[in-house]
Amino acid sequence: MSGRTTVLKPPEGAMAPVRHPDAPAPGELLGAHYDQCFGCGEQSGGLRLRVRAGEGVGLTAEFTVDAAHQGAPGLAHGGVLTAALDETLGSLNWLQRVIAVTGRLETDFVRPVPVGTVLHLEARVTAVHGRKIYCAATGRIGGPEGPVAVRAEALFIEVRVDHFIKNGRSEEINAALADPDQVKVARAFEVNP
Ligand SMILES: CCCCCCCCCC(=O)SCCNC(=O)CCNC(=O)[C@H](O)C(C)(C)COP(=O)(O)OP(=O)(O)OC[C@H]1O[C@@H](n2cnc3c(N)ncnc32)[C@H](O)[C@@H]1OP(=O)(O)O
Repeated sequence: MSGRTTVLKPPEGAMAPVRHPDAPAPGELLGAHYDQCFGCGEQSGGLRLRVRAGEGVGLTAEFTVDAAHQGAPGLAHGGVLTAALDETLGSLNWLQRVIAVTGRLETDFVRPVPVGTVLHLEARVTAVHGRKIYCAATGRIGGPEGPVAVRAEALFIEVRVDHFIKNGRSEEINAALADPDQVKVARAFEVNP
Protein backbone atom coordinates (compact mmCIF):
# COMPACT_ATOMS: atom_id res chain seq x y z
CA MET A 1 0.00 0.00 0.00
CA SER A 2 1.47 3.34 -0.90
CA GLY A 3 0.21 6.85 -1.45
CA ARG A 4 2.17 9.87 -2.57
CA THR A 5 1.82 13.48 -1.65
CA THR A 6 0.76 15.53 -4.64
CA VAL A 7 4.03 17.53 -4.70
CA LEU A 8 5.70 14.41 -6.10
CA LYS A 9 3.35 14.32 -9.08
CA PRO A 10 4.77 16.22 -12.08
CA PRO A 11 2.43 19.11 -12.94
CA GLU A 12 0.85 19.69 -16.30
CA GLY A 13 3.51 21.11 -18.63
CA ALA A 14 6.34 19.07 -17.11
CA MET A 15 8.88 17.94 -19.72
CA ALA A 16 10.63 14.65 -20.35
CA PRO A 17 14.18 14.71 -18.93
CA VAL A 18 17.10 15.29 -21.30
CA ARG A 19 20.37 13.41 -21.11
CA HIS A 20 23.27 15.86 -21.43
CA PRO A 21 25.44 15.20 -24.52
CA ASP A 22 28.53 14.99 -22.27
CA ALA A 23 26.92 12.61 -19.78
CA PRO A 24 29.02 9.56 -18.88
CA ALA A 25 28.43 6.64 -21.25
CA PRO A 26 26.07 3.84 -20.20
CA GLY A 27 28.00 1.41 -17.99
CA GLU A 28 30.58 4.00 -16.93
CA LEU A 29 31.37 4.05 -13.21
CA LEU A 30 30.71 7.51 -11.77
CA GLY A 31 33.29 8.76 -9.32
CA ALA A 32 32.47 10.40 -5.99
CA HIS A 33 31.14 13.92 -6.44
CA TYR A 34 32.90 14.73 -3.13
CA ASP A 35 35.37 12.43 -1.38
CA GLN A 36 33.89 13.23 2.07
CA CYS A 37 30.34 12.40 0.97
CA PHE A 38 28.61 9.94 3.31
CA GLY A 39 26.99 8.28 0.30
CA CYS A 40 29.71 7.98 -2.34
CA GLY A 41 32.95 8.87 -0.50
CA GLU A 42 35.35 6.35 1.01
CA GLN A 43 35.18 7.15 4.73
CA SER A 44 34.50 4.30 7.17
CA GLY A 45 30.85 4.09 8.23
CA GLY A 46 29.75 5.63 4.95
CA LEU A 47 27.74 3.86 2.28
CA ARG A 48 30.52 3.62 -0.32
CA LEU A 49 27.88 3.52 -3.00
CA ARG A 50 29.10 2.51 -6.47
CA VAL A 51 27.07 4.14 -9.23
CA ARG A 52 27.05 3.42 -12.97
CA ALA A 53 25.48 5.51 -15.71
CA GLY A 54 22.58 3.83 -17.46
CA GLU A 55 20.60 4.55 -20.59
CA GLY A 56 18.65 7.79 -20.92
CA VAL A 57 18.48 9.72 -17.66
CA GLY A 58 18.85 6.61 -15.54
CA LEU A 59 21.52 4.79 -13.60
CA THR A 60 22.23 1.81 -11.36
CA ALA A 61 24.09 1.56 -8.06
CA GLU A 62 25.16 -1.00 -5.50
CA PHE A 63 25.33 -0.63 -1.75
CA THR A 64 26.58 -3.39 0.56
CA VAL A 65 24.96 -3.27 3.98
CA ASP A 66 27.57 -3.75 6.69
CA ALA A 67 27.47 -3.95 10.48
CA ALA A 68 27.81 -0.16 10.83
CA HIS A 69 24.47 0.23 9.00
CA GLN A 70 22.29 -1.74 11.44
CA GLY A 71 19.07 -0.57 13.05
CA ALA A 72 17.64 -3.79 14.52
CA PRO A 73 20.05 -6.70 15.10
CA GLY A 74 21.27 -7.95 11.75
CA LEU A 75 19.05 -5.58 9.74
CA ALA A 76 19.75 -2.36 7.89
CA HIS A 77 18.55 0.88 9.48
CA GLY A 78 15.71 2.49 7.52
CA GLY A 79 17.44 5.87 7.52
CA VAL A 80 20.54 4.32 6.00
CA LEU A 81 18.45 2.72 3.26
CA THR A 82 16.82 6.09 2.61
CA ALA A 83 20.29 7.66 2.42
CA ALA A 84 21.27 5.06 -0.21
CA LEU A 85 18.16 5.94 -2.23
CA ASP A 86 18.86 9.67 -1.81
CA GLU A 87 22.47 9.33 -2.96
CA THR A 88 21.44 7.21 -5.95
CA LEU A 89 18.81 9.77 -6.94
CA GLY A 90 21.29 12.63 -6.38
CA SER A 91 23.72 10.93 -8.77
CA LEU A 92 21.23 11.56 -11.59
CA ASN A 93 22.73 15.07 -11.56
CA TRP A 94 25.69 13.67 -13.51
CA LEU A 95 23.46 12.67 -16.42
CA GLN A 96 21.70 16.02 -16.75
CA ARG A 97 24.72 18.11 -15.75
CA VAL A 98 22.71 20.15 -13.32
CA ILE A 99 23.27 20.56 -9.61
CA ALA A 100 20.15 19.70 -7.65
CA VAL A 101 19.46 18.94 -3.99
CA THR A 102 16.74 16.84 -2.41
CA GLY A 103 13.63 18.86 -1.56
CA ARG A 104 11.38 15.93 -0.73
CA LEU A 105 11.89 12.18 -0.66
CA GLU A 106 9.28 9.54 0.20
CA THR A 107 10.37 5.98 0.88
CA ASP A 108 8.46 2.69 0.99
CA PHE A 109 10.15 -0.04 3.01
CA VAL A 110 8.84 -3.23 1.47
CA ARG A 111 11.16 -5.95 2.82
CA PRO A 112 13.73 -6.07 5.63
CA VAL A 113 17.33 -5.90 4.39
CA PRO A 114 19.82 -8.08 6.32
CA VAL A 115 23.44 -7.12 7.01
CA GLY A 116 25.66 -8.50 4.25
CA THR A 117 23.05 -7.84 1.55
CA VAL A 118 24.01 -6.11 -1.66
CA LEU A 119 21.22 -3.64 -2.41
CA HIS A 120 20.84 -3.23 -6.19
CA LEU A 121 19.54 0.26 -6.86
CA GLU A 122 18.09 1.75 -10.01
CA ALA A 123 17.02 5.39 -10.45
CA ARG A 124 15.66 7.56 -13.21
CA VAL A 125 14.36 11.05 -13.76
CA THR A 126 10.70 10.94 -14.70
CA ALA A 127 10.00 14.62 -15.48
CA VAL A 128 11.38 18.13 -15.21
CA HIS A 129 9.45 21.33 -14.60
CA GLY A 130 11.59 24.47 -14.34
CA ARG A 131 14.01 23.89 -11.45
CA LYS A 132 12.02 20.88 -10.24
CA ILE A 133 13.29 17.41 -11.08
CA TYR A 134 10.97 14.47 -10.43
CA CYS A 135 12.64 11.11 -9.99
CA ALA A 136 12.14 7.59 -8.68
CA ALA A 137 14.32 4.74 -7.43
CA THR A 138 14.09 1.13 -6.34
CA GLY A 139 16.42 -1.09 -4.32
CA ARG A 140 16.30 -4.86 -4.92
CA ILE A 141 17.82 -7.71 -2.97
CA GLY A 142 19.08 -11.08 -4.17
CA GLY A 143 20.31 -9.63 -7.49
CA PRO A 144 19.44 -6.82 -9.89
CA GLU A 145 16.23 -8.63 -10.85
CA GLY A 146 15.37 -9.68 -7.28
CA PRO A 147 12.41 -8.50 -5.25
CA VAL A 148 12.04 -4.83 -4.40
CA ALA A 149 13.03 -4.11 -0.78
CA VAL A 150 12.79 -0.31 -0.88
CA ARG A 151 11.51 2.27 -3.31
CA ALA A 152 11.34 6.04 -3.33
CA GLU A 153 10.00 8.98 -5.23
CA ALA A 154 11.63 12.36 -4.87
CA LEU A 155 11.62 15.96 -5.91
CA PHE A 156 15.03 17.54 -6.41
CA ILE A 157 15.44 21.29 -6.81
CA GLU A 158 18.11 22.73 -9.09
CA VAL A 159 20.55 25.09 -7.36
CA ARG A 160 23.69 27.03 -8.33
CA VAL A 161 27.06 26.06 -6.90
CA ASP A 162 26.69 29.14 -4.65
CA HIS A 163 24.15 27.12 -2.63
CA PHE A 164 27.07 25.14 -1.15
CA ILE A 165 29.49 28.05 -0.88
CA LYS A 166 26.95 30.17 1.04
CA ASN A 167 25.62 27.41 3.28
CA GLY A 168 28.48 24.99 3.90
CA ARG A 169 30.88 25.26 6.86
CA SER A 170 33.84 27.39 5.81
CA GLU A 171 36.54 24.79 6.70
CA GLU A 172 35.17 22.24 4.24
CA ILE A 173 34.21 24.80 1.59
CA ASN A 174 37.70 26.33 1.61
CA ALA A 175 39.30 22.89 1.42
CA ALA A 176 37.05 21.94 -1.51
CA LEU A 177 37.79 25.21 -3.35
CA ALA A 178 41.52 24.54 -2.91
CA ASP A 179 41.20 21.04 -4.38
CA PRO A 180 41.61 21.07 -8.18
CA ASP A 181 39.70 17.78 -8.55
CA GLN A 182 36.72 19.20 -6.65
CA VAL A 183 36.77 22.43 -8.65
CA LYS A 184 36.79 20.34 -11.84
CA VAL A 185 33.62 18.52 -10.73
CA ALA A 186 31.90 21.84 -9.92
CA ARG A 187 32.92 23.34 -13.30
CA ALA A 188 31.50 20.35 -15.18
CA PHE A 189 28.10 21.26 -13.75
CA GLU A 190 28.46 25.04 -13.97
CA VAL A 191 28.95 25.02 -17.76
CA ASN A 192 25.43 23.67 -18.20
CA PRO A 193 23.59 26.38 -20.20
C1 LIG B 1 27.38 17.41 -7.93
C2 LIG B 1 26.34 17.48 -6.88
C3 LIG B 1 25.87 16.13 -6.44
C4 LIG B 1 24.90 16.24 -5.31
C5 LIG B 1 24.58 14.87 -4.79
C6 LIG B 1 23.50 14.92 -3.77
C7 LIG B 1 23.52 13.72 -2.91
C8 LIG B 1 22.28 13.50 -2.13
C9 LIG B 1 21.25 14.58 -2.24
C10 LIG B 1 21.08 15.30 -0.93
O1 LIG B 1 20.92 14.70 0.09
S1 LIG B 1 21.07 17.04 -0.96
C11 LIG B 1 20.98 17.45 0.80
C12 LIG B 1 19.58 17.46 1.34
N1 LIG B 1 18.83 18.60 0.83
C13 LIG B 1 19.05 19.84 1.26
O2 LIG B 1 19.89 20.12 2.10
C14 LIG B 1 18.17 20.92 0.69
C15 LIG B 1 17.77 21.93 1.76
N2 LIG B 1 16.74 22.83 1.21
C16 LIG B 1 17.08 23.94 0.54
O3 LIG B 1 18.24 24.31 0.44
C17 LIG B 1 15.98 24.70 -0.11
O4 LIG B 1 14.76 24.49 0.56
C18 LIG B 1 15.83 24.34 -1.62
C19 LIG B 1 17.12 24.66 -2.38
C20 LIG B 1 15.46 22.86 -1.81
C21 LIG B 1 14.69 25.17 -2.20
O5 LIG B 1 14.89 26.51 -1.87
P1 LIG B 1 14.85 27.67 -2.98
O6 LIG B 1 14.73 28.97 -2.23
O7 LIG B 1 15.99 27.53 -3.93
O8 LIG B 1 13.57 27.37 -3.82
P2 LIG B 1 12.04 27.73 -3.50
O9 LIG B 1 11.72 27.57 -2.07
O10 LIG B 1 11.76 29.03 -4.19
O11 LIG B 1 11.29 26.54 -4.30
C22 LIG B 1 11.42 26.39 -5.70
C23 LIG B 1 10.28 25.51 -6.12
O12 LIG B 1 10.47 24.20 -5.53
C24 LIG B 1 9.38 23.87 -4.67
N3 LIG B 1 9.93 23.23 -3.46
C25 LIG B 1 11.00 23.60 -2.76
N4 LIG B 1 11.20 22.77 -1.71
C26 LIG B 1 10.20 21.86 -1.78
C27 LIG B 1 9.83 20.75 -0.97
N5 LIG B 1 10.56 20.40 0.10
N6 LIG B 1 8.75 20.04 -1.32
C28 LIG B 1 8.01 20.38 -2.41
N7 LIG B 1 8.32 21.43 -3.21
C29 LIG B 1 9.38 22.16 -2.89
C30 LIG B 1 8.76 25.20 -4.31
O13 LIG B 1 7.39 25.03 -3.96
C31 LIG B 1 8.92 25.97 -5.62
O14 LIG B 1 7.94 25.54 -6.52
P3 LIG B 1 7.32 26.55 -7.63
O15 LIG B 1 8.49 26.92 -8.54
O16 LIG B 1 6.28 25.74 -8.34
O17 LIG B 1 6.78 27.70 -6.85
